Amino acid sequence: MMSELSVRPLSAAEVRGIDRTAIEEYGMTGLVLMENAGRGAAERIHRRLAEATLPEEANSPAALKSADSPILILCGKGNNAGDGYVLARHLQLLGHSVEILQFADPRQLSGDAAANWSIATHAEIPARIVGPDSWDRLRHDLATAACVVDALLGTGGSGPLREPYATIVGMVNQLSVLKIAIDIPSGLDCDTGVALGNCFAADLTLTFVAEKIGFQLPSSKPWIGEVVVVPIGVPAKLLAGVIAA
Ligand SMILES: NC(=O)C1=CN([C@@H]2O[C@H](COP(=O)(O)OP(=O)(O)OC[C@H]3O[C@@H](n4cnc5c(N)ncnc54)[C@H](O)[C@@H]3O)[C@@H](O)[C@H]2O)[C@@H](O)CC1
Ligand SMILES: [K+]
Repeated sequence: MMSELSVRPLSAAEVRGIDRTAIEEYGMTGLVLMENAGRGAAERIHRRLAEATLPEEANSPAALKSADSPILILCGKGNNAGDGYVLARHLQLLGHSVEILQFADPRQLSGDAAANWSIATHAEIPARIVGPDSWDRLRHDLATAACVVDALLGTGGSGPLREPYATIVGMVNQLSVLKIAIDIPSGLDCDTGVALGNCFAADLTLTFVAEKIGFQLPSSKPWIGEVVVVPIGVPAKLLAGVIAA
């Protein structure tokens, strides 16, 4: 029987190197990889929310939300946020109500993330820029969401979470809402598996290309939840050196 290629756990530098080679040597654009990442994540979130409405899970937090509760996608200013904008577009296509909560000034976005923000804006996908003046409303919205998706930081994160991310993540962690991290729970060092301060406590982490080496370590377990690897179309030849034994 055929089985999917399984890649060994990778460091942040390794996975970033693979992305870079796919773009610079193989001619895949970053936009294509980001589209595959966001779409793959959307399909898995769609599946997870559908499972949560099966009879045996009828009392799960996700199932108890009203049918029109939106999926809230927390976005920062890097390419992890770019995945979040693509995700929002595909979740809408799958029939979900979504809202992008933007915690960085969109004028700070660049490259593929800026392109996908522009697409989301043209597509009139619900989005709002959230500052400390609207945190009471934010707390209420997070508590009543169908699920909260963390697209604040990915492999470009370093050091303890800075504000406002640290406060937002602390706020989300206090809620019983379903929490899904995109690529890496924000605040976790994905090489050492250590959270240096506040860290998004995911129920599910949808990670791209391969598991990250820090996910293997016990210190990461409170933060990563279930981990699902989402392929983003990187060619098998490029993965040949990192295939799991
Ligand atoms: N083309 C690519 O390289 C692809 C990237 N992808 C996504 O892009 C991510 C990596 O994107 P980036 O390299 O832009 O990095 P991030 O999206 O992790 O964000 C980096 C930004 O966050 C800020 N930052 C770093 N540490 C911080 C901290 N502790 N507190 C607050 N802000 C902090 C930095 O100043 C920088 O502006 C991956 O994890 C993945 O989700 C995927 O879309 C696949 C393709
Ligand atoms: K993230």
